[in-house]
Amino acid sequence: MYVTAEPVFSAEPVVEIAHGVVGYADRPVLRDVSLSAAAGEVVAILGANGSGKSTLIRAILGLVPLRGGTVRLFGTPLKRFRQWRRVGYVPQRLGAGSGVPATVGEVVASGRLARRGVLRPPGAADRAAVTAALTAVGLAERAAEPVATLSGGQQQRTLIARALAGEPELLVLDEPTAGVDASSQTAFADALRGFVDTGGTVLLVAHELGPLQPLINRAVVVHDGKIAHDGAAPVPAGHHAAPDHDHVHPHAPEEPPGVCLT
Ligand SMILES: Nc1ncnc2c1ncn2[C@@H]1O[C@H](COP(=O)(O)OP(=O)(O)OP(=O)(O)O)[C@@H](O)[C@H]1O
Repeated sequence: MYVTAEPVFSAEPVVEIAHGVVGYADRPVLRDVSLSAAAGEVVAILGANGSGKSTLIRAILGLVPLRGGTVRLFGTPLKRFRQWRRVGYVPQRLGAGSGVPATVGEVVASGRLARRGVLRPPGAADRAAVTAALTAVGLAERAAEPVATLSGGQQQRTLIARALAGEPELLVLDEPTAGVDASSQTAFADALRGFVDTGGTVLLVAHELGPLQPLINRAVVVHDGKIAHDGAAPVPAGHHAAPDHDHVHPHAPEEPPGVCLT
């Protein structure tokens, strides 16, 4: 039923949705979706606008109810899952700076709350995790600045740092690089690489993979309420013809075939 990219991953899925059915009002969006991701996998969720990519990850996180099927996180049925500190989520277009007079450092530090609890003051481990997360996204120098003064891409990186600061095992990202400048995309790809190198699992919705392409070891395409493809990541047109293409695919030893998304 599933296609896993590499056989070395541990047997128990980090994320598993089986025969998921989701809709809004009387409108079905996902009709029968099954997907699982093992520890260490970086899964890109692709598909046309409105195909249900965001709905899929929101259903996996319990943010929209399932009308049918089941979801498990780290082997536990969603209804009984309480270990949310193991999950970092960056929603689409949150707008970190909108009306919030917080500094970059404060926003990132808020990512520790689920881990340390609201009433306990931050300790050395909290401060170290915040610094590491800021460094990972290339914003260590900007910690004292109000988020509102940052570019959209830098604000997006702030949100990703906030998720990383919680030291999650699973990162769920909804279009993390949409509308983000090239340097922020590269900084984000570097941060994600660091996360994956320490064994993290990533589920991300994307339109364009861009600098993330080498990190992706599996792509899932949502089409017509179902999973239309589950396997190798698509290769951008002309990619292999580029003079600087060196045929190194760190997580995908076999050359993946191209995939038509629409
Ligand atoms: N809260 C909601 N209430 C009603 N309809 C919704 C809601 N959220 C999404 N939809 C609809 O469900 C469908 C799937 O939306 P979804 O955001 O999951 O798609 P997507 O693939 O992530 O799209 P995009 O690439 O444009 O972000 C769309 O037709 C959308 O209009």
